[in-house]
Amino acid sequence: MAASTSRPPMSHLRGRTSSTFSPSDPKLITSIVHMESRSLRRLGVPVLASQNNDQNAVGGNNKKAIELQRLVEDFPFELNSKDSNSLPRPLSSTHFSNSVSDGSRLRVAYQGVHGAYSETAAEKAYPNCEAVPCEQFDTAFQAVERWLVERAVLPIENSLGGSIHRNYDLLLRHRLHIVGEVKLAIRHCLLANHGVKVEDLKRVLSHPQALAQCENTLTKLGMVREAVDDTAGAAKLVAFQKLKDAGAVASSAAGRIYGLNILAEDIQDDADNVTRFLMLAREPIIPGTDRPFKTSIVFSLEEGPGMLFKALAVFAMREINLTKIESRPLQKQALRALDDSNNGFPKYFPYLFYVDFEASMADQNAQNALGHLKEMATFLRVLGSYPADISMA
Ligand SMILES: O=C(O)C(=O)Cc1ccccc1
Repeated sequence: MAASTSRPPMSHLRGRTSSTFSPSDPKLITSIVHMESRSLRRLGVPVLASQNNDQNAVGGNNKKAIELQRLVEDFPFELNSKDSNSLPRPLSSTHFSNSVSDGSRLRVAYQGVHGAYSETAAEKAYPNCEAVPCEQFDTAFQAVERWLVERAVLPIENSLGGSIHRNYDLLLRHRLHIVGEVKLAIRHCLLANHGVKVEDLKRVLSHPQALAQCENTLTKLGMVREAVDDTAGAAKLVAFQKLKDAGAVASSAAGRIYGLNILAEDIQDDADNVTRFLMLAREPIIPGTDRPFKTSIVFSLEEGPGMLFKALAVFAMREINLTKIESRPLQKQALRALDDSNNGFPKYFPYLFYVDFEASMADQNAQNALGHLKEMATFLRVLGSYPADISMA
């Protein structure tokens, strides 16, 4: 794993509810002032003069920092720039490059702490990136939306556990675009403090997906499962609290980072345990036809016999292969999801279907299929068209 920052995870971006940072935490306020002012300048929005002065921002000028935050909140980046040169441009075919245009390392937000699988996925997609830990997925999404980072990485499905439903819902609730995917082989270890034996363990901590992927092993060992936010966070907790009765399910890298002993390796129920992660950005990439592309969409349909059958037929009749279909019930937050064409009014729909298919939006065949689907869909959004990860994970 590439060297990573040891900064604490980004917490709630507005600093209101964080256990890691509080509103009076100078580090958080300074970093938001600096990064967001850069974003504001790019957009031609005037920024407060004092923000270039660390001491001012940190010492006596929290008020100004907060004012600037309000300014950012009042100026959503999509809506406020009239100058076309300062508008964000679609990412080009260099979207998988590891640096931003000013030469600095690409910042990629992930949920978890140093050593999480999502961090490894970020580094696989963007070698030499600066992986930025976040406490929650929502924070990672917001970090992209507020120009603090360029990408977010999101685990979306696993070969053993299936879809990560909450993350499908997040895709809809936010307006980010899928610009890439990465498949990662997941090999879980049972970790514990030095001197602790398997027989000493009464409980095991990990991310719920990891616990589910090791169901058989953990049942055989008779351990109580305790869910935490991420696998590496579990390892960190076991190590920092010097727990003797609890182990963690996490990667061997997390074991190394937090100085834990590996009691058992490859404890997942199936050797072929692969997680698919999505890379998200503020703007879509320009789809190509030079390599295999995938497109992800979400849509809803009127109720009626055979509606889903008819919807999926638009792909079958054009020989377009589907790689994934997921249905999600309507949630209250989803009521807020906006159709691209409805001028900002909420649209109501009962069920959502998420479909991935093997084609690029640059492909006329795919455009025809979506044109056809639109005729029968009550809502349709393209989440992204991006190069397929055809590596062996
Ligand atoms: O907790 C982590 O390390 C994650 O990145 C989420 C996760 C958990 C289990 C398998 C793959 C990803």
